[in-house]
Amino acid sequence: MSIQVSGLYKHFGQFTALNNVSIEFPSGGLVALLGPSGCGKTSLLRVIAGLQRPDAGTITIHKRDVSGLDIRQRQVGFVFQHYALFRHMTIFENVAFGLRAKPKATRPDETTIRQKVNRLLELVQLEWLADRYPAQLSGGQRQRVALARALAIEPQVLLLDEPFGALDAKVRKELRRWLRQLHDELHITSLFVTHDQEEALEVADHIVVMNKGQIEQIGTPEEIYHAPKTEFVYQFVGSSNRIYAADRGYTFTRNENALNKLYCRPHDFNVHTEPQEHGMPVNVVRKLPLGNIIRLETYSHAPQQLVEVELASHDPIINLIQPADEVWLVPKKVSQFA
Ligand SMILES: Nc1ncnc2c1ncn2[C@@H]1O[C@H](COP(=O)(O)OP(=O)(O)OP(=O)(O)O)[C@@H](O)[C@H]1O
Repeated sequence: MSIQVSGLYKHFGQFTALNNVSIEFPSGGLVALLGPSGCGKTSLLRVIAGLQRPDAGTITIHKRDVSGLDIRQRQVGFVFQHYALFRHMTIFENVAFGLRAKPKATRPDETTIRQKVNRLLELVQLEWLADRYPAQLSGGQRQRVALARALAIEPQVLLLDEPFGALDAKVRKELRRWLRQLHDELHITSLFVTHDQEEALEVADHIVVMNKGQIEQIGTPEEIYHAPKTEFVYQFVGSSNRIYAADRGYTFTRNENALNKLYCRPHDFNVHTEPQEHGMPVNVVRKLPLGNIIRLETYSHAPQQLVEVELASHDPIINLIQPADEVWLVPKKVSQFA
């Protein structure tokens, strides 16, 4: 079921949260809405869900204009950051809730509800917890129940708002992998909001990068990372250093308006311990071992500006570099934006 939004505007007083957003989300995809805090990700998701009315624009779910419909009629499954499970109901009853709440004419009978809920609990691997209450579950387990509950109504689309935001790093990682697998099994068109670039790159098959209520770029994780179309996308997804082309090689400057502004990723420098004709001299301040990479925090001379450099931890040059040393950086690859 593809989702198409066209000419969406959403204002809060003077503030424009969505500024003429038009986009089509592919059928069966798992798409991440990525962007900094306040860029409008949640607003877009809520407008698609029918939880919020746009000031202008249309929303079509599988060729059906749902703009005037309320959330129930849109058949969307919604999962929030804070698992809003019913505390007084067992896990089984939480998942069954959406089915029991259906109008009588479309409500399944009790046997069908039981079968369906058991199947969903199996899918999220929690059937053994069916009789417990939410308070007796871990955060990750509760979030899986929230997902099973959203899936119970057989949604046309699944919308997830920072679904793993409240969980610790390890559980988040597990659940990401698990969401990807679940999606590969069910193929429900799914959108999830995240401000975590790693999460978007790891889980999504397409990423929509948003900034100030508008869409900056849509693409596969590879396209977003390796072929960013704007300066904003380059800086937001992945680490970057800003450098400037000088007459001879490159240099650093604080001048925001300098011409020939370029960007270089930390792993895209060659590091030399001897002066290089087109190299930039910097001083090493720190050498941080980060597993399979070593990060060098270095500072350019004048003006002083932090430049991050990453080398493979097995690179032999590592042993020749100590804090306070002067080294010369030669960019291997730079990016420039109009
Ligand atoms: N009900 C509201 N009343 C007033 N302003 C709002 C309301 N909801 C959202 N906003 C504003 O609209 C902007 C976009 O909010 P939104 O929640 O869509 O951002 P977001 O990208 O999801 O951010 P975050 O990652 O912090 O959740 C923000 O600046 C926010 O302050």
